[in-house]
Amino acid sequence: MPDQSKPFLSDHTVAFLSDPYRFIGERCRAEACDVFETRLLFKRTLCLSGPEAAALFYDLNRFQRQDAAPEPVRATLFGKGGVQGLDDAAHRQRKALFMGLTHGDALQGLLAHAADAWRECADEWLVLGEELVFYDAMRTLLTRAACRWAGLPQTEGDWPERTRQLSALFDEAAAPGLGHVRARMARGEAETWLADLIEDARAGRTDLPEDCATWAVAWHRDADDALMPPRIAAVELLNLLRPTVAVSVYLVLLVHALALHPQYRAPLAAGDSVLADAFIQEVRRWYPFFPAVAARVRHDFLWQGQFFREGRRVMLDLYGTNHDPCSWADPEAFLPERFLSQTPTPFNFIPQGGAEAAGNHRCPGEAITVALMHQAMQMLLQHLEYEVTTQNLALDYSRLPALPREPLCIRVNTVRF
Ligand code: HEM
Repeated sequence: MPDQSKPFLSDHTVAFLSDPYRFIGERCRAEACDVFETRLLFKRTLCLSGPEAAALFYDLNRFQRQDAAPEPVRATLFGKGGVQGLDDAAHRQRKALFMGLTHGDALQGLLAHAADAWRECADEWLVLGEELVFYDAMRTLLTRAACRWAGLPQTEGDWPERTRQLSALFDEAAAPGLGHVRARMARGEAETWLADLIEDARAGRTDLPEDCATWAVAWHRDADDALMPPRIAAVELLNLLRPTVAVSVYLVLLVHALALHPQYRAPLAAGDSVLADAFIQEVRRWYPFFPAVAARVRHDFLWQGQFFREGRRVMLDLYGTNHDPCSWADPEAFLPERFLSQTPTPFNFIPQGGAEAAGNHRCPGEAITVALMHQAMQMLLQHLEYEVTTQNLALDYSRLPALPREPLCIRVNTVRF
């Protein structure tokens, strides 16, 4: 098969990191293509954007995930040895653990803990009577909910420390310099804490409830019928805790969208659940969060005139695909109504990955994410009276995850439960 790769390619890591959400999509649109090759972190990388490219990317015969994510991502955000880097039968078996812990009774259990945490925190906010940095407030609230749901023995005094640790894994993973070092350190500490706990659980040295997530992870058997090594079990437990706390980013973006589009507040406060669904989907489509996902080519092939060499890293642009003008009319406009008339496909609406979750790498936590966003909307519009006190709501697109440039603050005036 002819390799048409350019012999020399300059490195675009700086350009990518300065605009991680728009780097791939803008170049694809400028060159009217779905794929181009560049160099990122000094490695040749094929960048893909759009629904056809997403369908290709999720073809498990063409791509695999082992060693696909760059080391700095595995050392902070993902952890090493977790489900993200598995393929084939090993992946399917591990993924079944996550599917069981993110749907049905497990999901309802998490929502119940989150509802309790909202009530506790709302009372505290009212007593404090101060402006709240909403992101900080949501990270604390979701840390409480996630740790209690997982059955982790906690003392109340631990919340600030646990919030800091779990947040660093996603909030500082892509930060320059010291921030990234803090994320690596937080991962080391958190994995040690949870690996010890898993060992204790297996040896009968804890009184963990048998129906909690930590118990399920401790006793999960992989495709070879063996228990996971404690460190890997800790990575997987963090794969539940970390992203649950990261939903705080979407909750900030939800409040941001409500502030910028106040015309939706009255029908949403009145309980229009169809509009609530559409509004939440549009937040997930329109706002930047997870920019791209990575894989490696399994075997040489040619697609749209581009040679895909075995072993080469490939990145699929999530943000750009959610803004692709071929799939979305007026993609830069925030229009929840589009979801009332358009049913998204598994490849054109991919804020949490594409294809399907059980047999592929799509995020298993979408139901949790959407449910926590619905719950937050209900709390904010029906149980609290609040005002946004931040003046400048411009988003910082160079930050990962993207957030308002100035911290979004609210003042809670009334709480009704
Ligand atoms: C905060 C909002 C969330 C966002 C933006 C998000 C986004 C993503 C993305 C983009 C992927 C990669 C898909 C791929 O590789 O093709 C992913 C995978 C994953 N997510 Fe989420 N996620 C979120 C919430 C959650 C939640 C709440 C959980 C669990 C409680 C979760 C657990 C996972 C796991 C375990 C994977 C790896 C799946 C695999 O490789 O098979 N995520 N997520």
